[in-house]
Amino acid sequence: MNHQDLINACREDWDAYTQHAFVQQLAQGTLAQPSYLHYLKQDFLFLKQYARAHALAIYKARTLADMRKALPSVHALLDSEIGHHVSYCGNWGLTESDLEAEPEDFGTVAYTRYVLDAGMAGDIVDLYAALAPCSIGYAEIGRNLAVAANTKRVDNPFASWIELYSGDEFQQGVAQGTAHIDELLAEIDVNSQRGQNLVHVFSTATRMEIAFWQQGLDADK
Ligand SMILES: Cc1ncc(CO)c(N)n1
Repeated sequence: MNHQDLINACREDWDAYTQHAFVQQLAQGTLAQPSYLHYLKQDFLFLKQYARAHALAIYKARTLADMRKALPSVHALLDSEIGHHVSYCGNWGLTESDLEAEPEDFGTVAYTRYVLDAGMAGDIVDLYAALAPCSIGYAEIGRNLAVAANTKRVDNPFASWIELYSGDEFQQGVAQGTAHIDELLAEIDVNSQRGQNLVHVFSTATRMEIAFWQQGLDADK
């Protein structure tokens, strides 16, 4: 199996995630500011836990080659991606330590601890099945928004988000990560018990992504 089998096995949820109203409003520049602010603060907290989960991949790796492949994402998360969120939140007068002191919303706790638990209880493949919807999904969304006819490119307050996730650094990082996941999945049959367990983990994380967008939209109610 490969990552495409994981996506195909939860196609409806996958589309609900990658084409969520939050994403469309962000692309069109119409997303309410409280929604974006809440999302970005929660995503900062998400990324902190997500960096821990990538560090766990190094711990769970059995070979040096797998350990090395897990390292660049830890680096990219701690520098570029979290860096973007901190600097954007700086426009609202929030510092990194303000962000670290924000309370985690329920969806943030649920998603991040689910991923960490899948990895701690399982092996590196279980961990990557839980991590994959994040990276592969955001890369797909970034590519879609970069070419979509109805993306607002001029004076869109969320342009930096689109640039981050459609940009070369993120796209290349995800392409490398996805190739690694595919290598690890290659020896597993999607219809085996093991394959179905991985599908379950991947689709649960995908549902958590939908809830994460919704958590942002709901902050404007
Ligand atoms: C919730 C979520 N999923 C995926 C990504 C991409 O890393 C992110 N920043 N946040």
